[in-house]
Amino acid sequence: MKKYKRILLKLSGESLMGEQNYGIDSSRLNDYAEQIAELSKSGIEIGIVIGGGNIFRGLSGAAKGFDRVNGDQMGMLATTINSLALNSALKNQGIKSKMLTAIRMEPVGEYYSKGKAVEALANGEVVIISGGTGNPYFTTDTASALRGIEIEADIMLKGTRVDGIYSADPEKFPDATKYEKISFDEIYKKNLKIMDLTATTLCKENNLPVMVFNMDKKGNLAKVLNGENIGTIVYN
Ligand SMILES: Nc1ncnc2c1ncn2[C@@H]1O[C@H](COP(=O)(O)OP(=O)(O)O)[C@@H](O)[C@H]1O
Ligand SMILES: O=c1ccn([C@@H]2O[C@H](COP(=O)(O)OP(=O)(O)O)[C@@H](O)[C@H]2O)c(=O)[nH]1
Repeated sequence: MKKYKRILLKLSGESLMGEQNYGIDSSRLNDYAEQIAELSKSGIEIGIVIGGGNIFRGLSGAAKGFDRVNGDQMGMLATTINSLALNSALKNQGIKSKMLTAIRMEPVGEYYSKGKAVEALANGEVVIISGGTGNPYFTTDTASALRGIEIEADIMLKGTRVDGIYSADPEKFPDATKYEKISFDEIYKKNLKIMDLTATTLCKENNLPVMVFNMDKKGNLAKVLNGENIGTIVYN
């Protein structure tokens, strides 16, 4: 018996780079697709939101003189590129998947609606919801929280390159200590930067628990679904 029936999985765009400095590393992509395929075959309903940081981030664009809104639109298109890559990798694994877009761009993918997403999930398809929220000034963590709430997921799984939430950014402070669980309120109080405040608040106000875990270790996704706390769980 798996711990959750329907999940929203957030994948980091930056992690898709693997060992490269830019773009999509096909071995990392295939590793993600294999892990997702295994879960899908076991009957878990999976919605996915992917970031775009391996290709373009609006904020870094703005720092170089791009108009922020244009830069964010470039970032949202970057998430669509990553989503297409994952869609294709999942099909190679023999998995039925559907790509939806938050910005209208048929025939790349169908325009997102909750109804389409939920119907496809019920049909056993993995649903990739691309294009972030469709709006500038948001992040894919926020898109992931929003879609997770809309599709009534049991949990948002934030798969990233660190193995949980620490007392400080573990990439900058190696002495930081890891939490097994932490409340949304403590995240605000301690000013922890694992997700932006908009995403954190959406999850808190709508009671969507979050688990942060390292997606880059093979088999970790299955462990989370088997109820192992290998990361940090965030609760109300
Ligand atoms: N308190 C914290 N605990 C864990 N990770 C943190 C914390 N503060 C900042 N981070 C950073 O958050 C990153 C994970 O978030 P993610 O959204 O996947 O990354 P990015 O924003 O680079 O795409 C980690 O790589 C880590 O450096
Ligand atoms: O709803 C959204 C989601 C994303 N973005 C843009 O898309 C970029 C890539 O997303 P993000 O940085 O969240 O990706 P990740 O950090 O997961 O790779 C962001 O920098 C924003 O510019 C946006 O404008 N609106």
